[in-house]
Amino acid sequence: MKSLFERLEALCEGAIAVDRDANISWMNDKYARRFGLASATEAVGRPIEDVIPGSRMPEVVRTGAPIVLDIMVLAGQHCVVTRMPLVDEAGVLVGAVGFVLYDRVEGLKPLLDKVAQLQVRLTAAERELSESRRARYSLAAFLGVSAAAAEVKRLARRAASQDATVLLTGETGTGKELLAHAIHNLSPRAERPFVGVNAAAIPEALLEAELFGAAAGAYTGADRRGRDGKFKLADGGTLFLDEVGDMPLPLQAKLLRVLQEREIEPLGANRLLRIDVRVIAATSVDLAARVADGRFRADLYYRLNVLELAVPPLRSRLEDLPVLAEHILDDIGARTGQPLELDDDALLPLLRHRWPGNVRELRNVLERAVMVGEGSRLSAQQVMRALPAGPAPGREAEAPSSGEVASLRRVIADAERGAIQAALAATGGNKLAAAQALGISRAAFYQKLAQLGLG
Ligand SMILES: Nc1ncnc2c1ncn2[C@@H]1O[C@H](COP(=O)(O)OP(=O)(O)OP(=O)(O)O)[C@@H](O)[C@H]1O
Repeated sequence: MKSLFERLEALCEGAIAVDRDANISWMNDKYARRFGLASATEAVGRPIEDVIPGSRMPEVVRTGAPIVLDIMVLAGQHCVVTRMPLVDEAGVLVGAVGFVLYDRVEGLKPLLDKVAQLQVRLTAAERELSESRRARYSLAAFLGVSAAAAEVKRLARRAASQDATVLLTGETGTGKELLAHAIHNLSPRAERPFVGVNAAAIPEALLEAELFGAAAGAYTGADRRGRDGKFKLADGGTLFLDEVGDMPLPLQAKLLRVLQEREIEPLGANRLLRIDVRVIAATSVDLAARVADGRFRADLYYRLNVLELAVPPLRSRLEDLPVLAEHILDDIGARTGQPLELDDDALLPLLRHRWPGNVRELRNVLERAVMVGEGSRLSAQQVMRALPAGPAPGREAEAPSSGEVASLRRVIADAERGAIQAALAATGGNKLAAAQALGISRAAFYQKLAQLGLG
């Protein structure tokens, strides 16, 4: 046996033995030198993980089961390892022995190459995944020169400096998701994951596992092995719960518990996991109305609504439209390789539209206008053809415009009305503060209110 052991040791690049507590009891010098030790005696008596971090020898002495063939990376090099438990004559486990082969793995080379390739691909996939979990937008991406846009940004900055739950409210396409990314990016959690989930887009039956995860065996089929939920994936970071108003009532109860207890229970797991997640929820439906008609839990509403950020619709901040249109055209131009501009009068039809789909709709309209035309200047005609057909909602009752001057006047009045309403909303109805935010005197402000019938 002794000579067999010596032959084996001579064949290997490394050989090591540990006692039942996984402390090194013997090591060959060749192996010790690989770990920067002058000789093996320096290693004897030390826990193996001190000398070989990540070693699986402790596992062998703990379980008594051999690891006959394993691949380990030592100093960037793959090698094959065999680990066997050692038992005494009475069958009692006394330690383990391991042999490491470096350059005698020719037969396994194709396999090791494959492992190395898979490792590279795995690292790349992991990097990609963690990039995708990073928030994409900063607050600078939220464009707007209006008082209302400035107020949104101020509130977003304030939300970023606190760790409380945020509720973003506003019509579809107003930039709620963009703001959620921006708040995360400005918050102390910026380096941690940003994970989004849209409660309206996921079938009810799957939403629970999607949010809280599922234990192995909780499901049949694809998820047999169990999986982490979005809460777990967002641990340490931010979870963006889009369209939270569409969450089914039973799940609302679960979500409330998670927000209160900071613990999740994966489906079928029977155990609780502590999590540290900041929730930013968004809704384009009126949550208070859903509470009133029993479709949304009042207690959850108050839990979510710690900091509310109401994002105004585009039609109430028409001053932002030119800058948004310019930015979107720059974007499309960069993609298509052609710089794009609006003709001076092409803004008019845009300012007159009601924008039920807000900034997202503006982008779609401009994309269409670019497609229907040629050249780098978009005419009013082109823009009108790209706008949805029919009278703009809410305008039917108004007198038809008699010409360009009349419509320009109305456009300006609309823009002013929108700006004033937004300023009043942003300042909680404080007229002096609203006038200051708009950069006009108090007298001019009152005059405008009277002129526009807002007084
Ligand atoms: N103020 C803004 N500045 C620049 N881009 C904006 C602004 N608001 C919205 N957008 C753009 O409009 C599109 C829609 O925005 P986003 O998805 O954030 O809206 P949302 O309110 O979350 O919509 P939904 O409720 O439908 O999910 C995105 O392309 C976004 O970048």
